[in-house]
Amino acid sequence: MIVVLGGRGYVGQAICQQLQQRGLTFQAWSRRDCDYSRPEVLLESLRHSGARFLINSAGFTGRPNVDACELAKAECLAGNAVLPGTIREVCEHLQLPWGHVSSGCIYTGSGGSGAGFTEQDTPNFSFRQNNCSFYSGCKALGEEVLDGAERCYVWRLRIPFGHVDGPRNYISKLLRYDCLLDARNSISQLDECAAAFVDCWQRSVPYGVYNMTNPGSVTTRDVVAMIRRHGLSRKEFRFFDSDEQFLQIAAKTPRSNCVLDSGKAIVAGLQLRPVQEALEWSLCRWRAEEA
Ligand SMILES: NC(=O)C1=CN([C@@H]2O[C@H](COP(=O)(O)OP(=O)(O)OC[C@H]3O[C@@H](n4cnc5c(N)ncnc54)[C@H](OP(=O)(O)O)[C@@H]3O)[C@@H](O)[C@H]2O)C=CC1
Ligand SMILES: Cc1cn([C@H]2C[C@H](O)[C@@H](COP(=O)(O)OP(=O)(O)O[C@H]3O[C@@H](C)C(=O)[C@@H](O)[C@H]3O)O2)c(=O)[nH]c1=O
Repeated sequence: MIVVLGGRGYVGQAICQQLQQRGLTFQAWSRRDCDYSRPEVLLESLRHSGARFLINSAGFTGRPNVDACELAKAECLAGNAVLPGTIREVCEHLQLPWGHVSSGCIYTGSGGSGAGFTEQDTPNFSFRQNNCSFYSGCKALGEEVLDGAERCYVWRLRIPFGHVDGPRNYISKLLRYDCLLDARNSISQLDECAAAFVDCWQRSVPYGVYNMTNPGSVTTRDVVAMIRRHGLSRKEFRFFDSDEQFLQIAAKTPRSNCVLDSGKAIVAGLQLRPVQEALEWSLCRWRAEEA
């Protein structure tokens, strides 16, 4: 049996769908039913659950976006930095293997070589550098808390997208924002990542940190060109002149724009298609939200 914490969230639902498709037994836990943020509750609940693996897809992301974390700092810290430590403590006590959904938004730039940050690189968009959003700072802290954790995967997802329109989907966001920030990013096809998380467990991939972005990177303008080519929108997309203008007009806190190297995941046999291919696949099957 596999336990999915935060299984009713955006990422958690994609993971549960994967588990269901594979016929694996699982339970999606919500704090409403079992307050897993309390170590004693989590410990007792896991003891009686028969869990063989745990996936932590709980965290605090802010709505509609990470700007909201600037106004909910205690919750952001609790969900993204304290909670992973609680889960680590309990899982290590029970010797239970587990995986944690982290974020690649703890980096900025393309890395020293320009080919993207690897798992060896220290996060450079964090409280330690004092250059980050509160959300990214908390995610980087969460990874520090998990440093050296036993039987633990840390999966770095980034700017998820997929074929189903919705407020959390990057493609939908680009369709809906009035004005866009042009930046180069590595991004994650959500269903492929959810499948890769489950593959880690099913195929006994070595524990550790994995950049779970589709290989390569794209600029916002690349994605907009693809959106137009697939006929999702005919509008003239507008772009901010600079990061400064984006921050003045549309955002309360800086965003991480970065390229990640997902070579470690690929070498481990995880199936992540090149980013252009994954985008084409999602755009070909686009399911627009009903008006
Ligand atoms: N969406 C994105 O763009 C990305 C998300 N991630 C990471 O994936 C994880 C899930 O994100 P996503 O599914 O989008 O978020 P959602 O808000 O959709 O779901 C997260 C779930 O986590 C639980 N949760 C929320 N706040 C707290 C808290 N303070 N303490 C404990 N649990 C909390 C809630 O579940 P309940 O109350 O039911 O228990 C909530 O439904 C997060 O850790 C996020 O950082 C990483 C990269 C990109
Ligand atoms: C607000 C805004 C954002 N953008 C850009 C910035 C960025 O490249 C992209 C998404 O920005 P948003 O502010 O919507 O999303 P944001 O909350 O920054 O998204 C992040 O959420 C957390 C949970 C993560 O872990 C990240 O990986 C990432 O997905 O859209 C615009 O182009 N125009 C806008 O008006």
